Amino acid sequence: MRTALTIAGSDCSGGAGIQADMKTMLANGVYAMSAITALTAQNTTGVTGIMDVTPEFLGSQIDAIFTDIRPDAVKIGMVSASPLIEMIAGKLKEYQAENIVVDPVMVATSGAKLISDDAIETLKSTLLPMATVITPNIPEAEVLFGAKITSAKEMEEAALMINKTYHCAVLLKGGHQLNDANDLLCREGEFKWFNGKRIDNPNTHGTGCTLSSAIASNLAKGYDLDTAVERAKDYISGALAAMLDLGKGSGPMNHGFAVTGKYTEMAEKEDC
Ligand SMILES: Nc1ncnc2c1ncn2[C@@H]1O[C@H](COP(=O)(O)OP(=O)(O)OP(=O)(O)O)[C@@H](O)[C@H]1O
Ligand SMILES: Cc1ncc(CO)c(N)n1
Repeated sequence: MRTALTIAGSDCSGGAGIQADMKTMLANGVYAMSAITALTAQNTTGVTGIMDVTPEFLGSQIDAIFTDIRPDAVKIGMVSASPLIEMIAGKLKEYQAENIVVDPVMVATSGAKLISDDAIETLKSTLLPMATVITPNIPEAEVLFGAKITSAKEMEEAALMINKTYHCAVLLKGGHQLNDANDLLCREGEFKWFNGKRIDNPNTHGTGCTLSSAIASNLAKGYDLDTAVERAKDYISGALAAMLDLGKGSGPMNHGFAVTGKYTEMAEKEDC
């Protein structure tokens, strides 16, 4: 079985972060592992607390993983502080990690800031250049681009600049800010649009985490980047279309919509 690692924060409410990543990896048929960067106290209405792990302990988790079960792909999500980012970059270099997907998480769907300003600079100088692909949404891409993005044409300008500056492929997500479900991939100066069908669902907590983990899972399985993005878009569309409705705010998706078998069938029959 192919393997994938998520290096990210925990979302105790289960819709984003490590929890969303591991559900996504399971549903996409890879063995999921995690190195936790921070605990968050959050739910569908907001984030009430963040507790970072120490860089040393994050390093120990990554060592434990790479010295035993080597991941075929690595997804990086919320990392709020520079020393943690430096630790990740050092370890991924040491172990010559492959298929690195960086979701440059800056703000939660609920509006909470999940990264410090100096950490954004460290992210730019260390992790982005190591990535196979990065997956910013519009506000995150604006920070990397240094200007507002208000149209499909400006998405192309921003993606090209980010691709050239950080020497990594960029999947710029139109997402819930612009362009509905249309995302733009820019690799080596070439554009490819992935036009998704917008699903009318207000419950989008964890969409970014889920998409990047689905891309990492498909890279782990050996698909090329275009195919991995295509398959990941298909997965997230299914998870949104399942119309799970939980919590008082922007709720989580049904990551298990396509998981079938004896145990899910039993739960469906019992309507639980
Ligand atoms: N309503 C929708 N219908 C279909 N696809 C969607 C919808 N909303 C988002 N997506 C898709 O979900 C993926 C994640 O994009 P999005 O912009 O929501 O991420 P994000 O803002 O980083 O998420 P998060 O809120 O978790 O940080 C993209 O492929 C986007 O096109
Ligand atoms: C832990 C965590 N990572 C990422 C996000 C962004 O959705 C979130 N809300 N929480």
